[in-house]
Amino acid sequence: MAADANSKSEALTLEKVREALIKQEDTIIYRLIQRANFPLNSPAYDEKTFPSFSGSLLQFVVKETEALQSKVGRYENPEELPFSQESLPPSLLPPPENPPVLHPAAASININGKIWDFYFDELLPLFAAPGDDGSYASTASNDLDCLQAISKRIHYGYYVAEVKFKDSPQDYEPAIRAQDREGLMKLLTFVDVEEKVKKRVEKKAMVFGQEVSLVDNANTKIDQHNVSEPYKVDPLIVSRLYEEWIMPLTKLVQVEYLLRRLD
Ligand SMILES: C=C(O[C@@H]1C=C(C(=O)O)C=C[C@H]1O)C(=O)O
Repeated sequence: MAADANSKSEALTLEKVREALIKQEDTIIYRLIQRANFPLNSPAYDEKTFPSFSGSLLQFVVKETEALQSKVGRYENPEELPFSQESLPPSLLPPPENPPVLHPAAASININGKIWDFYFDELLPLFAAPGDDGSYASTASNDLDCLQAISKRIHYGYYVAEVKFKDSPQDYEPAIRAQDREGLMKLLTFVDVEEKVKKRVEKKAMVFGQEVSLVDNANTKIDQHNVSEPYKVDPLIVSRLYEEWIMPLTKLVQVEYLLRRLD
């Protein structure tokens, strides 16, 4: 869990950070499945549909939910970043006792704007069916759940970068001093790990997204390319989400963090 990673500096290893990322895959996929229970429901995103809110219903849900979460300390975790543009109330809890693991530069890296844009502009239309069933409140809170899980996964790149740096500062320091983005990107990229991630999330989407039947052989042959495939979210969209957005943006967070690591 995030708070654990941030509290046990000595125990932070690449293996543990990767284990945390693997657990987060489950959360992301389940949240996509939840959102896919509803059609697109575009009035939730329209600033004019509900004059009682100053923006869209979605923006209202995001702002109010995050305000509550902020009061109970959610954003004290470095990898939890709010989406609301407005300032949020402070945490009512005492500050965390553990010494921070991350370089303070982490606090200046926030790519939630990019995450918001790809989620609504590109990803959502791929997995939410067209249509409107009027369930705008559920739709908006499911969107926020998806955004938060994806954002946490991507900003977990802080820990990945920190642990990679600590494991071999001699490799990273010259590229950091030269502010060499490309060099850093090469150093922190593991193509074999990325291939495994893509295959694993596709498989998880097949397993988690099946209709469970009590009748034997009811959904025996599962063919991912079959038109009438039974998955709740297309597994190929999940692997594409990782390939096109989650992994490149996690690496962007890592590069941005490393560029500032010696400041
Ligand atoms: C996260 C890591 O860094 C990079 C990004 C990956 C990802 O986002 O899953 C996977 C492999 C690396 O290319 C890692 O090494 O585990």
